[in-house]
Amino acid sequence: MPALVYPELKPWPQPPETTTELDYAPLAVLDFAKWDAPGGKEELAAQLKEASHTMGFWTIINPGIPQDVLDTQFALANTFFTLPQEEKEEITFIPGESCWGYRPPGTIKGTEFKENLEMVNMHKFTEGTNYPRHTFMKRYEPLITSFQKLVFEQVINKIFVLMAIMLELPENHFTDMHKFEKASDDHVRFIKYRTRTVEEDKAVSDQWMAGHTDFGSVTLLFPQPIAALQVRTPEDEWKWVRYVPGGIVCNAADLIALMTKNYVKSAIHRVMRPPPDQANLERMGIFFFVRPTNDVIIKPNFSPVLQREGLWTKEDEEFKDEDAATCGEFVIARMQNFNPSRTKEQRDKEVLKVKQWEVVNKYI
Ligand SMILES: O=C(O)CCC(=O)C(=O)O
Ligand SMILES: [Fe+2]
Repeated sequence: MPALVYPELKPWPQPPETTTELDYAPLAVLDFAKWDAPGGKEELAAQLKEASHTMGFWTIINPGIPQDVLDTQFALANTFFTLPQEEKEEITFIPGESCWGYRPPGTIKGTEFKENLEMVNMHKFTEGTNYPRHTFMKRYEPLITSFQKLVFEQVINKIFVLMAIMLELPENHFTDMHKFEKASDDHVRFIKYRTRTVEEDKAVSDQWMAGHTDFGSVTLLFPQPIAALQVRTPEDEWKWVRYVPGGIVCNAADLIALMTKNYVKSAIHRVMRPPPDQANLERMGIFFFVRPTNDVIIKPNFSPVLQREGLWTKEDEEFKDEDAATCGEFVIARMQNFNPSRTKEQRDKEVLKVKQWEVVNKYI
């Protein structure tokens, strides 16, 4: 590993891959090294079309993010989580009220057990955004911003170009809605999962994070080798997500599903106790949650593909922008509705209404 530019950051050594045979989901692997080759983008778009329409999950290899850049972000996460508790709690969020800053382990719904995860959500550092930030994060602002920008250029923009190609739309269709420089709720999350004993995990059915969909457009999960993430397949089975060295796991989320009439699937996923050879290792996750800019109107987006598939209706044609929620309104409503203290029964009965949209919670 090359020397860290910030020597005071504590490196996060990545453990070996599991050798346990797991029932893996058949995820497409998109090789971004093909991007500039003749026909490369078209080939990748065809892969993404199939993957996003079926599993809602795929993996990108050769994403153009140097390993030492990733190592530094993992070291930043590790250093943050080893701060004294009062420094971590400088900016703390309460689910349902806001989502910026640190969240200590909560209590698992319906039980007296504590979660084994703590997280911190860092809004992108752009002009005009004024969310509270940890003193610690402010110190590393150039490091955080340069990483987020690089990921935006190398990976996020390209995913949206491919989505446009696969839906037979102009290449800038989705990139115009997702701009790093413009106000939106794009954010990076660090999660540290602590180990639990077999008995402790048994009491919570081995679950570390309940099944859910993500709220935004797409989510990126940066490479880390501890198997724990599972995806709900179209056949309604849980399958493990395979670690691919250097590969970024991506999932489509609710807003892109709404805009594409569910052609792109917002996949349900959850986090479980890792296999025995990794269950005694702490797991560090780094995620990029991508959302449209706040001014984007959340509405069905016409596409010849949706039309051919019979998904495009008269109501979609007559959709009135003035009746529709913007992404900013949508995200606030969704975040305030996310109250993990409610029971599953309470949540299941509830449908969140945001102007014309009815959002059915899919927490399982
Ligand atoms: O830890 C993981 O792999 C997934 C976390 C996740 O799904 C989330 O934070 O929304
Ligand atoms: Fe998630």
